[in-house]
Amino acid sequence: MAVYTDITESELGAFLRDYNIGELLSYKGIAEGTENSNFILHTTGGTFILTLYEKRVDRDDLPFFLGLMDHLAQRDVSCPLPVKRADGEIIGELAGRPAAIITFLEGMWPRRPTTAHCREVGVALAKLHLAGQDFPLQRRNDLSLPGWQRLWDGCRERCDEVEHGLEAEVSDDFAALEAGWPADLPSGVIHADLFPDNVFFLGERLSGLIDFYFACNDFYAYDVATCLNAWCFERDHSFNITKGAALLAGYQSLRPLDAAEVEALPLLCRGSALRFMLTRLYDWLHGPDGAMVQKRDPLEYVRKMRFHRQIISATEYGLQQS
Ligand SMILES: Nc1ncnc2c1ncn2[C@@H]1O[C@H](COP(=O)(O)OP(=O)(O)OP(=O)(O)O)[C@@H](O)[C@H]1O
Ligand SMILES: N[C@@H](CCO)C(=O)O
Repeated sequence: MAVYTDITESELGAFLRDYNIGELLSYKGIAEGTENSNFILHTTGGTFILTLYEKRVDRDDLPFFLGLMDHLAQRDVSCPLPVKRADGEIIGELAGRPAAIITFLEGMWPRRPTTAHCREVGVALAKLHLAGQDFPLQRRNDLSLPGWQRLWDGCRERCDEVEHGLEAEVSDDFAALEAGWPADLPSGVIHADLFPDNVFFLGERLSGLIDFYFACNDFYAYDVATCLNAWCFERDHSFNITKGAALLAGYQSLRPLDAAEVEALPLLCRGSALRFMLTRLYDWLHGPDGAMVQKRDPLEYVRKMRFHRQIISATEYGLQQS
């Protein structure tokens, strides 16, 4: 479960004195999530999420993440709004960790995404990309090719423990991705982790996006690729082209992909699958620091890499070209 740092009621009470959100009524650790410690707070002012940022989040990145949520929320993207303290700051410190309070979003993440969910996610992703265009801060994507290489260096010796032959297979992927990765595509702020557990719905209506802690500047189409991977495969590992078509149509209803993005999509999907395979493989072999966090299966993403290797055209994902 993802509560790495415990807090006492008196620590929390003292922390909340810097905010104007009323008196604490109750608080509880949230089991979901893997990166940070999250708590749900009920105060006389409402319901909020308190996050204590753990080791894998760089403190210097917090103004980007929280500033971005603030920016997007003010541009009609449904995402949590960071709550300002009485002194105007949005980042404080609690139990020796950087900490922030954000507004609570209603809804549930879809355990079995439908075609309608996929379309809504496509629309929301395009909306996020457009709304982020005038966000003034920048953050490099440290989980792009050089970052993948670093993760791979920490795994490759032992990766055949997960599946025999994986070392050779993934080495070939690296060679193809390094040779073909686009140098220039339309870029800006991307979410970079828009999986079903980061998107809330009320029925089939999208009610909010959360977890901006991988957000960065990179190719917009790479974010589309991550969503195709995260939303459009079935439990039997087959790609559902109807869901792919819905997600892409939703996205293109607000931001049509240009010819270079369309051409690059298969390689971006393969790269994105490698990225999530590697973070999962790294955690599988090394274990996330000191917590009982459920490990995610790297082989799910090895299968996705295999699928993308044989794709020739983005129409195979359901893309309808205008
Ligand atoms: N604004 C919010 N409103 C309602 N619930 C939230 C909100 N933010 C977070 N949560 C809850 O907390 C859980 C963990 O949040 P989040 O995904 O941000 O954590 P994390 O530790 O960064 O995890 P990971 O990166 O592994 O997804 C979510 O699954 C959700 O249940
Ligand atoms: N969404 C990621 C984990 C959190 O970033 C995965 O499924 O591997």
